[in-house]
Amino acid sequence: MTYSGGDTTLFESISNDIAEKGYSIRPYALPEDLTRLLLNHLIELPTEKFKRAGIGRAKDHMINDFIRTDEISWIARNNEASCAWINWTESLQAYLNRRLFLGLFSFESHFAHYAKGDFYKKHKDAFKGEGNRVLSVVVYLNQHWSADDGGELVIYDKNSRGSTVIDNSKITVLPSYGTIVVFLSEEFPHEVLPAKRDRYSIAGWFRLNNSIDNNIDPPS
Ligand SMILES: O=C(O)CCC(=O)C(=O)O
Ligand SMILES: [Fe+2]
Repeated sequence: MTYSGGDTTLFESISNDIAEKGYSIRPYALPEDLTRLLLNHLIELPTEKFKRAGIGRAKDHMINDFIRTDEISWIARNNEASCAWINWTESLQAYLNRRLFLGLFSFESHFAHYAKGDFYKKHKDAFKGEGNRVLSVVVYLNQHWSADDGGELVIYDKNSRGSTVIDNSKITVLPSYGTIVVFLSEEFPHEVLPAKRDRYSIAGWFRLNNSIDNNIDPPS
């Protein structure tokens, strides 16, 4: 599956949103064939492929039941659905680099499963100055999600003002089938409210090439 031309309008909308406000929420926007392929793949994934998600990286990695309780499975190019997904993210990356000069260099992503009661408390995906994750992407694979099912993504936008109503700075997203959320990783704290039924998603991050710090040439 390739996405050479068909997604240009979508990529343009995402790009404009990012330039304007730093995030983009596009309900039901992931191409239907790709969404279905990913959901079918996810349903067939044996449960042992999913591991409790941790917080922090490498040696600081730990599991913390107070912060997040979901299970994840990292995505690699080893099946049709994952290849189609990575191809799509590569097209998005190329588009955003062309339009916004973001210098996105690499991408990593995982499937996530939040069982009933699972959550991910308020956090940021990256911290300023660490030069790691630049742009977060989340897509949802849940058919017929309703407001009663919980599991909303809440994004905190410190820049949204114009009212004294405190809730104005919160953006709530239902994890509905094919909905795409993209945001600048360092800018937006966010959380996943407890899901009341199984909730499936993909979360991914575009990174900069920080090989200058490490004195390593980028892989060719
Ligand atoms: O699933 C979501 O809505 C967001 C997940 C998330 O914030 C993360 O995995 O870092
Ligand atoms: Fe996150």
